[in-house]
Amino acid sequence: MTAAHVAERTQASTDRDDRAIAAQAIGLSKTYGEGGALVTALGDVTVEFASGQLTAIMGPSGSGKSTLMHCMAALDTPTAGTVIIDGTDITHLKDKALTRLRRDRLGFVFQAYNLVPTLTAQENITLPMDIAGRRVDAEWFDTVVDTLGIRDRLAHRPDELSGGQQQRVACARALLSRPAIVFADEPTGNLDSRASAEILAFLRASVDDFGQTIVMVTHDPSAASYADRVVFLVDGAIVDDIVKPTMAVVLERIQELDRPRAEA
Ligand SMILES: Nc1ncnc2c1ncn2[C@@H]1O[C@H](COP(=O)(O)OP(=O)(O)OP(=O)(O)O)[C@@H](O)[C@H]1O
Repeated sequence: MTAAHVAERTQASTDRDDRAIAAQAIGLSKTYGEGGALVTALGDVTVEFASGQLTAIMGPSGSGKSTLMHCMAALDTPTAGTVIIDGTDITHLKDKALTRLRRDRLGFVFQAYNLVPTLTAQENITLPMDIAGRRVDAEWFDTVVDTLGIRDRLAHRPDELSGGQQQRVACARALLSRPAIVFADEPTGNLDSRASAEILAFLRASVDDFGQTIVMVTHDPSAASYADRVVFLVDGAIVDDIVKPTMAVVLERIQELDRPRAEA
């Protein structure tokens, strides 16, 4: 590890001490199968995600990024350990309470957009709040829609929108309820570089301008460079943590982490 890495880590701890914690994993493990077929997707991971920050999770394929995000977003159940979301220990919540927590306090953006094909963009954006029986704040709706530049697309169905436009609709849907955390799983994985840059600029702005907390899994060093902090996973364990990442630093680190596999 270089002196710069040490300085960055020290800065990371200092920054995090000043901030509220939006989500926390303590001793989180997830295994699949048993005996000779046992796979440890996550092994005793302890990590905190600060409020009002964009945190990226990176690592080689199969390193446990999706598993960590899914366990922290109450989409999957860990084998051991504790997850605290917005002050609530979700580990022992029953299904109904977990569904409510996901609906009321979390937002999701997926690589494949996951819009309902039969609904218009506007109906997709308000769907989670409509299902929850919550009133949509019209002023906030306008702010989100205008920031994303999708006002003239609100009456269109997903198959009438480009990939970038569909992902902007998905971002609006995620932000409309002002969730405690937005979890984004490869949000730019299906997009070209221009549409990716637009989505990432929006995620960045929603943190800077609206104080949104975002945790994003990505393979892309350029996407990670929009984050306040990058956490690196290898074989189900956190191996590095970089604040204010540049694309060059992230690229170098990812290449280092991939090297043992390439050599093997
Ligand atoms: N349902 C499952 N059954 C068995 N093994 C699984 C299952 N889901 C994930 N795994 C294994 O757990 C490990 C971590 O998977 P995970 O999908 O979290 O990795 P990832 O870092 O998100 O990978 P990628 O970048 O390729 O999406 C991998 O070895 C994977 O094969």
